[in-house]
Amino acid sequence: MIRVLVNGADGRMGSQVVKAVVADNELELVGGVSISHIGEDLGEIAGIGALGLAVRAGLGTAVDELKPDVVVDFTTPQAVYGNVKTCIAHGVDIVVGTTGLTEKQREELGEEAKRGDTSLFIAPNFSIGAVLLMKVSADIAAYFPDAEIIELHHNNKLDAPSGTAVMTADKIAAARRKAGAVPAPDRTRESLEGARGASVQAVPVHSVRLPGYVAHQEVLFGGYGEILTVRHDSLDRKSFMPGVILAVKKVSSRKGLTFGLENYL
Ligand SMILES: NC(=O)c1ccc[n+]([C@@H]2O[C@H](COP(=O)([O-])OP(=O)(O)OC[C@H]3O[C@@H](n4cnc5c(N)ncnc54)[C@H](O)[C@@H]3O)[C@@H](O)[C@H]2O)c1
Ligand SMILES: O=C(O)C1=N[C@H](C(=O)O)CCC1
Repeated sequence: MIRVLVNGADGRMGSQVVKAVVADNELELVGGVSISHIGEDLGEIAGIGALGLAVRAGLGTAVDELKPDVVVDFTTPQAVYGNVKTCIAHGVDIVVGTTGLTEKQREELGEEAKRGDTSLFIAPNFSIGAVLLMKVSADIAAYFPDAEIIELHHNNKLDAPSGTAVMTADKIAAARRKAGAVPAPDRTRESLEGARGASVQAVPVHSVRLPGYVAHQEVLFGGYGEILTVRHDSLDRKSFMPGVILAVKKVSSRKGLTFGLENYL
């Protein structure tokens, strides 16, 4: 059995992870940590009835006392860097779904994990459909280097652009370089700053935040008299759970940083 601790256990994602871990007979849920709902029953918060596990405050103490094999982190862009450091310092492997880490922070944490002989897995998107969208986007970019990304998320999302959009833009840029495919120069001059979105590796990214959305992304490729659009929609946070469970089971197989769910598929 793999002993799992969920950090951010009362959140939109964390509470789904609690349910998914409880439902898997190779995993044992040992506890949940949050900054609110302290002392309340973890199962009640996740909507599956009492589990007899109280939500804890403080990741370091919880790790010391509950001795998980793996911590799953779905917290906030502000907290995630410190949470990963805490896990590495305690020698615990960690699966990170929280977005907002910069590339530099990710690399730093990867080095620290390697030095600490721990395993760190980070994925900006755990849904299989989103991983496939990124893969086909990289394939298409070799032939259609002119691309723009529209990502659409719920209005409670704290970061923009989304981690998925940044990863997609990185993959498009790498595919362009490999194929020697150069996008047309953007001659538009903005009369209002931001009108052309944010440029991520020269790929414009447009972030929409509205109630009603969960997590969605379109990648638009422009060609000679044609447009190719790929779109993925996560309509329910359950879409992330098979990927999270897979990562929990695989994370300890490789020390240091692994970035992206495609590494486990
Ligand atoms: N990788 C993916 O597939 C994926 C999918 C969905 C969301 N996300 C990301 O996951 C993160 C969480 O999203 P959400 O919608 O569940 O947010 P949320 O606000 O619903 O949940 C976050 C939870 O973390 C708790 N928290 C905040 N700071 C904490 C800390 N220092 N220690 C412990 N707990 C803390 C909060 O109490 C809250 O309950 C975001 O960064 C989001 O972008 C990633
Ligand atoms: O709900 C969110 O927040 C999500 N964030 C991820 C991102 O930033 O890419 C993707 C899944 C949902």
